[in-house]
Amino acid sequence: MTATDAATQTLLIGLVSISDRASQGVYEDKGIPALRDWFGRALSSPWRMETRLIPDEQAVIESTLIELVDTVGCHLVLTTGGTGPAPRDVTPEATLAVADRVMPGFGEQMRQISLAFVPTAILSRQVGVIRKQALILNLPGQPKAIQETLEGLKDADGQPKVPGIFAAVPYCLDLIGGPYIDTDETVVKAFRPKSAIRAK
Ligand SMILES: Nc1ncnc2c1ncn2[C@@H]1O[C@H](COP(=O)(O)OP(=O)(O)OP(=O)(O)O)[C@@H](O)[C@H]1O
Ligand SMILES: Nc1nc2c(c(=O)[nH]1)N[C@H]1C(S)=C(S)[C@@H](COP(=O)(O)O)O[C@H]1N2
Repeated sequence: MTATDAATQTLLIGLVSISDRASQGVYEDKGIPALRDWFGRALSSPWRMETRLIPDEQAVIESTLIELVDTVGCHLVLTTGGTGPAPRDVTPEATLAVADRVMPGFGEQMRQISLAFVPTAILSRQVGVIRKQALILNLPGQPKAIQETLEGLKDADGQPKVPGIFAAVPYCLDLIGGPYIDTDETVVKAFRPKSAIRAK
């Protein structure tokens, strides 16, 4: 983290797309653009991103996560892809290998949300963990799953039916010493206990 980031409390986000074919150029990577667009809509406080497009290689995933957290100083790292049961899907193993602590609620809630969209959501082994100052979350590889899991389910009037996992991320970052972040409530409403809410 630079001195400027500390002063302005800029949230530093690592976005990691994990796909053999997208990283080889067989198809265009849609993971990073979907994540970048979602954060552009969802965050109303300052943020900056570092992006990586890598193959489904456990050693590469681990070293990328370590670099983003330990060297770049990210507060939040999101991966997309490689969470399923196929032999090449090793994102959860790599994430757990670099974890200090596991946050099981994130994986549980993402599978719960995704089951409302697709019965194969149960096949995702996605995890959430903390490493040092950072929260690391695995999202499925389908680009549309990014919005679905971060934002949750809304009814026909746009009112939240099932909270997306991002509702809990701002307070989690508070608790691990990260920057205080604000969201656009029409996209996702951050939930904090009353005592933790700061005046704008
Ligand atoms: N980065 C990506 N960009 C665009 N589409 C993707 C991306 N990652 C995954 N997908 C789509 O989601 C599907 C399921 O994702 P999954 O991570 O299981 O990929 P995969 O079948 O293991 O192949 P690969 O690792 O080569 O992307 C893929 O078959 C592809 O259609
Ligand atoms: N929200 C959502 N979650 C989803 C999906 C989806 O389309 N939307 N696809 C599922 C499927 S088909 C698989 S195999 C697992 C793992 O996907 P991954 O290997 O691309 O990470 O995520 C699941 N979770």
